[in-house]
Amino acid sequence: QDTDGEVEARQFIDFLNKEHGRHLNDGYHAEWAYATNLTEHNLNVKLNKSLEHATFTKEQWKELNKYPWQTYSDPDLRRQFKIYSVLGSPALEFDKLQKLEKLESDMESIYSTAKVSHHKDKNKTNLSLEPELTEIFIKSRDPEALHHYWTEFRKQSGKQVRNHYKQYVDLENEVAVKNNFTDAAEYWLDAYDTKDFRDQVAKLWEQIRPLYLQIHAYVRRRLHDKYGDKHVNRRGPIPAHLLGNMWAQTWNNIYDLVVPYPEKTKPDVTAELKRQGYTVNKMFRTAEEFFTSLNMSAMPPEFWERSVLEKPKDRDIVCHASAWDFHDGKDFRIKMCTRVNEEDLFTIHHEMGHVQYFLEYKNQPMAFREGANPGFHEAVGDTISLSVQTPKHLHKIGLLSNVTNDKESTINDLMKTGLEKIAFLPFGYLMDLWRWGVFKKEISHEDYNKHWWKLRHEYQGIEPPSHRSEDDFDPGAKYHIVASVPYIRYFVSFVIQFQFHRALCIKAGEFDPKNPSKQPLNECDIYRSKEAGNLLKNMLALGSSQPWPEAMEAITGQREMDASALLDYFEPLQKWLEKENAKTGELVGWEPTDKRVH
Ligand SMILES: C=C(C[SeH])C(=O)N1CCC[C@H]1C(=O)O
Ligand SMILES: [Zn+2]
Repeated sequence: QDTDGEVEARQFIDFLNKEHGRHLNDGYHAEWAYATNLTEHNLNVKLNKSLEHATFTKEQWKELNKYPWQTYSDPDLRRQFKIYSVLGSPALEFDKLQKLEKLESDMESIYSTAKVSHHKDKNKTNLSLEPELTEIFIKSRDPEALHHYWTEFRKQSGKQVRNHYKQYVDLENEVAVKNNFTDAAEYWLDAYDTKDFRDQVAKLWEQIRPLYLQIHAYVRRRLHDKYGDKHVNRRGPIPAHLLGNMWAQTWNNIYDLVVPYPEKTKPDVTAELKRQGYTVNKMFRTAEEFFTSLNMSAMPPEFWERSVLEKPKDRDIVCHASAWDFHDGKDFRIKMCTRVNEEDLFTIHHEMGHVQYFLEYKNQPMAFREGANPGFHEAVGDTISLSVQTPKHLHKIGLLSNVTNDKESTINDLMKTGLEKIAFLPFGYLMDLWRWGVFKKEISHEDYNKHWWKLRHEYQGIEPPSHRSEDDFDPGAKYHIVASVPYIRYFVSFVIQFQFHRALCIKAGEFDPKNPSKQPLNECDIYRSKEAGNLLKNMLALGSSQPWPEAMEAITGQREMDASALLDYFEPLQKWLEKENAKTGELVGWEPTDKRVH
């Protein structure tokens, strides 16, 4: 029963939700215009628009503070007030706010437009990260070429933004302090609303680390087989440029070098996509059809009319893939420089997973149109991809001619998935370990790069291909650092997506926890299961209206993050790796690097 004043408070929140939605829609149009056409004009429009909205937000925030909302009896109303009570960056004086947003836009633009020279043909100087360098890291097995592109990209990206970043850190911390947080690390972590969140994450990593050490030791040995002592020290860290990815964050692209049973290798999905003449549109339609098979939503007409799904030839854009909610209940888009390859097929599912979340919570009040926590938002599409990537499913959709279900094939399949999911976890963790340290002034700007490589060595067991210096700024060669996108959300996602997958597989009748060997979890495909789809939809529809343990319970029956789903999934691979590494006498772990960061 309402306390007095609660009725007007509800009217105020309704007004705020409507106005906030209008401003967000307006602001996202300006952001989209800039992200899809990086001109000075579009940047200025975006910055001015954001200043206009900051003015409105600040006025309404002052109004909001007049309401004794902590005393209200309606939990929904209290929760909406709580969310709006954090003013965010408009708490800065507006000249500083403009400076912060200009720094972020400039860093993102420098990253997105970085170009490097060809490693042989010095006349070719216009290779971009996407698609050229990304495809080189997928395909090239030439250490010299990879070293060139690894170093040149960092010279044209990270190195260029080292001073921007120092200023950004101070301003981001000022935003935090003006919002009554001790520093930007605490401000960013507020999104999880969990007091011992960092301890929980540290514990998850400790549980998973033994498995990581095993796959690291095995991959290092196979890279040593391929590249020899000249490039790989079998007891040392793995050189970062040899792992199939510009940031060594996922290793699935070197599967062909490390496949446990080559005689059982399956045909490459990329080759099959190309052989069948898949277009980018057909890749998106394939992903959409998986979701509709679950009784989830098709993409609305605006999605197909307004998304940018391929890199334009006539202008610079931010190629890093992203999904956009224009907060009007109708306009949802993806921006992606898609190529026809296996990796992009899964990224498409990842991005479409974001849009599914947008669609499911579009009738929530504006305050609740977020994920239960940011990790949930990143986990939706990946959870679906765990079904899509199974040989059983790829066969169903005609991307794999035949399926062999024997022990060797299972190990091969688990290795392929492990090269993405297990390899990623230390990177997903250290990205914000570094930033939390920087925001907390535990890492001074004189040590930015030294500390980055200390964490890369300690958690990932990798090293740069050659010496680095403090003139370099290698964290700035990663999108999320220059675009100020928090990253622990991906670590959370890579753990909870296995909890979601297990729950949906049980619901779909594809996995029985009481008899796990009857239907191995890594063969589960929830395709066409409306029961699984409804279970997922009901969780997504909550948006951020409940604390995330409620959403976790709604889908899995548990209330906490739990690494056991991931560890159970990879258990056969872990056993195989332990035996294999013992057989070849691998050092599990790594010795110090001989590469200096001075
Ligand atoms: C695909 C996206 C857009 Se939300 C992304 O940034 N991801 C997805 C996996 C990790 C992270 C990355 O690329 O670093
Ligand atoms: Zn994402």
